Amino acid sequence: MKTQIKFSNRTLTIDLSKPIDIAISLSGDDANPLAWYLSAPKITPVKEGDWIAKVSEGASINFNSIWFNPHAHGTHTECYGHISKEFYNVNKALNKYFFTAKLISVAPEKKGEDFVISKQQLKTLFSPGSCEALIIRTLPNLKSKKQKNYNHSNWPYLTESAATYIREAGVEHLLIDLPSVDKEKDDGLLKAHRAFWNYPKAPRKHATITELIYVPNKITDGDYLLNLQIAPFKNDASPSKPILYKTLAK
Ligand SMILES: N[C@@H](CC(=O)c1ccccc1NC=O)C(=O)O
Repeated sequence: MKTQIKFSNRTLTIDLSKPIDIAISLSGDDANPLAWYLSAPKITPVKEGDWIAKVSEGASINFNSIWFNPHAHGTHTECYGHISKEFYNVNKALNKYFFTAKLISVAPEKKGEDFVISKQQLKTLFSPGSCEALIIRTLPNLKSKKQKNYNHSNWPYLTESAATYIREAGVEHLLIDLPSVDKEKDDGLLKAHRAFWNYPKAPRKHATITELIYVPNKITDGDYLLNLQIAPFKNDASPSKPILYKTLAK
């Protein structure tokens, strides 16, 4: 099922029957990514006395309650409400769902004890004005990212100038396969988040950051159409399901 999309002076062709899911599914066990020192998510049947809401236990329905944290347990999209004094809701911030997107792969470079994604690296990989959404796949891209315990791992992060470059390049939606665009332990500085949202100077209220995605290795770098959907929680962040469609040459 192919369709053509007119975007400024270009016509993009996509095949809707070939979606590329870059979300990590969230399960009620240890088979999830884990960050921010929480325990694993739980998906458990409601219980009342001897009654267990599970068909295999004699109930007429399966009826589970879910406990999880969007930032800690899987693919999630957040708005500047993640770092603002005032409450701001990602379900309001994200009010369009299709974006031109560019997928890039980057091997973070060593900087002292850390590994960082620098402005210099990004400048060679995408140019300003080329996409509404930027998807960063960090290398190496091991499948174990889908179940990785990131606690105390000091994962790679974006430098402040890299995040500023992304903002100044006109990127409204940033997606990455790490638990945060910032350093794990940074004493609350969150420099890349602040630079990307331009917070507190002039917050970009519709800009979002999606973290803990996983882009399969067989997906090549290049141009895509992104469909970004979230669960409709009134919260700074929500679980999300980014889907890519390869844009085909006409
Ligand atoms: N790096 C911050 C902590 C932080 O960013 C954070 C802590 C708990 C839950 C989520 C966090 N950030 C998510 O983007 C710090 O070291 O203070």
